[in-house]
Amino acid sequence: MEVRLEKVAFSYGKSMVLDGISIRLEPGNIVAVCGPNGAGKSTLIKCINRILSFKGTILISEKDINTLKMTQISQQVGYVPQDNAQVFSISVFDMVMMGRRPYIGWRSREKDREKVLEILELLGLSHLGFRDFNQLSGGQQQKVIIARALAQEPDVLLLDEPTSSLDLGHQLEVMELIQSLVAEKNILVVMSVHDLNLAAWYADQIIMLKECKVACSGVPGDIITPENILSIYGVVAQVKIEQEKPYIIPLHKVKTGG
Ligand SMILES: Nc1ncnc2c1ncn2[C@@H]1O[C@H](COP(=O)(O)OP(=O)(O)OP(=O)(O)O)[C@@H](O)[C@H]1O
Repeated sequence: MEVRLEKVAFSYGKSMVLDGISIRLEPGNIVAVCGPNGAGKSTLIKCINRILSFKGTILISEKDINTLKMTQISQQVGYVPQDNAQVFSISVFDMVMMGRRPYIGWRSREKDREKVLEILELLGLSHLGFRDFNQLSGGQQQKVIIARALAQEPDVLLLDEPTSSLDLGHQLEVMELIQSLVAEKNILVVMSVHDLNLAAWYADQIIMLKECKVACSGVPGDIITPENILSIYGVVAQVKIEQEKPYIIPLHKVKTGG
């Protein structure tokens, strides 16, 4: 499903975070949203599934999301938040079952239970099915939340820093899983990410946010350049090409002020 943002703007009170964002995101792509701390990456992601009420228009497959019911949005858009804080006791199985909510009434069907088991297996989480979510490590919790989003069978998957609490091995495992889902099901993945090398390696499109606007957007080879890294992050970096993908070696931060 294609997602299109037209002149999207958002402010927290008087503080403008997004200003006139117009971008087109195509199905079958992994789109990385990058930019400095506070640039508005999480805010942009929260607008796409209407957690936040924005100005402007967001179209999912040509439908204005402001005209859709929340259940309709949940059947199309899965969301993995940055913070997985949980207060009540819940098993991993039930947590992933929550992803089936847009499809079920007050009780789950055999089909839903099978779907949850299939996803737990896919993410290598079956052995944790009966464990309390709150007692898992940060990385395990992150995988469970990704499993919950996949249980929604979304056409658009929004991931807010999906690999931030994962070790190197689990980062690769999750990113490869996401890559294979995109290829198999032609879904659109939009993820905010700080690691530019990870973005360059896995993303088809990188959107750089800075000062409420899209600073630049395009394929990694066009976006990950020393000039862009300097102007967006204030960092002098070398960019090398490895297996046709750019990777950056940050050298030093440019000193600001007197
Ligand atoms: N609930 C909130 N109330 C007020 N301001 C907020 C709120 N959430 C975020 N902000 C502010 O909005 C701006 C954008 O925040 P956002 O979390 O979208 O940025 P980000 O690019 O995801 O940042 P980071 O890379 O640090 O996670 C920041 O200045 C932040 O302080």
